[in-house]
Amino acid sequence: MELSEAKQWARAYYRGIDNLLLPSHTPDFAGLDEAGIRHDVRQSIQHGFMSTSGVAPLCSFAEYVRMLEIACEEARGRIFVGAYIGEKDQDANRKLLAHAARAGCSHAVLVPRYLTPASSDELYQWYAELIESTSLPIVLYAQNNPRLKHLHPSGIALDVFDRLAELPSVIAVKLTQAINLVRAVECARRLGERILVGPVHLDMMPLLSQVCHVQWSGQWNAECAQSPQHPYVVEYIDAISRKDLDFAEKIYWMLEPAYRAFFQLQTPLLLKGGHPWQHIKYNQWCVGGNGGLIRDIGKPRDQVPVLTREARLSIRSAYQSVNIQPERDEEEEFVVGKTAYARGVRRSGMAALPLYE
Ligand SMILES: N[C@@H](CC=O)C(=O)O
Repeated sequence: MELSEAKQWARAYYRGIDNLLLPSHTPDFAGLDEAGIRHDVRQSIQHGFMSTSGVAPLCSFAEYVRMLEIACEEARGRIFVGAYIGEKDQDANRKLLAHAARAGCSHAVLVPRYLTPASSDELYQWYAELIESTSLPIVLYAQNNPRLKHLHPSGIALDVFDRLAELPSVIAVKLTQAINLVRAVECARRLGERILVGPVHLDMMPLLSQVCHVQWSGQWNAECAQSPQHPYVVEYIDAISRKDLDFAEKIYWMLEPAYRAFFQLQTPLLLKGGHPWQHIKYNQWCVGGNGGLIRDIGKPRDQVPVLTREARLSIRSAYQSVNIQPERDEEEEFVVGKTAYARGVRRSGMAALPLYE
């Protein structure tokens, strides 16, 4: 099969781990802490990740555009930067795609977060309009989307992805950590020859790699089970892509306790449409990331939980269980963010301590 230029580019270079770039904020939470964001981009490079993807739902539109610009400036071609496109309005999505391309992003992830389409055709149209409007390579997201359950009980409209995979700029599909195994195999079987299949759930990779070639995983908090000194997740996906299952299995059992702890925290939240954002920030900080509290975006606590002392201790012990010594227990540095702390900002100067107890 003749693959498009973008698909060939992806096969050659889109290999490895794509992590999450979360915003860092000023102490009054009114703006972005650019130094903190730059730190996290450099830290993703230290981890050996191939790409870092900006998390949009935690920022305003203007902040998100700026975050992508900062990330691309700091990346300077050393790591790919992905943009997440999922606004309510298609005009806003087109604008965001244009900003992302101008900033120097390598790809965009399209997520119809607000659309309840009457049919598969309407959903296809939503994607097609955006794909036609940009030259950026496109990543699809196979998530358990409650708004699509009338199209398929899994919430993953594979028939639509099947059509989209034919388009030259569609390069990959992310399989959510919470995906049903049968649906994951269907995605691998039906899409895997044309676009790259990127599972987040590490347990599924050995099996899926028997169905199609697996060479990337993203966008997720891969820092939950590795550090720059112990890049287990990076080594695991590398072994999977080389089809060296003996080595992959060996690495898997080295990272498994920490991965399982994160899986057990995150998966029930994903199924409700949430994410443990503050926990992810803490995870990243424990292995050298900037940290700094993210804003409370007003989601119910059973979707975006509070980071408690107990949760912090269990994250620290998850790292210890895989032989990683987490960052010194300096909670104040985590709360304000590493770069702000170095500039003299302290907890007493923060306007609030959202999602933190
Ligand atoms: N959104 C991701 C997880 C991010 O940490 C997923 O669907 O698995």
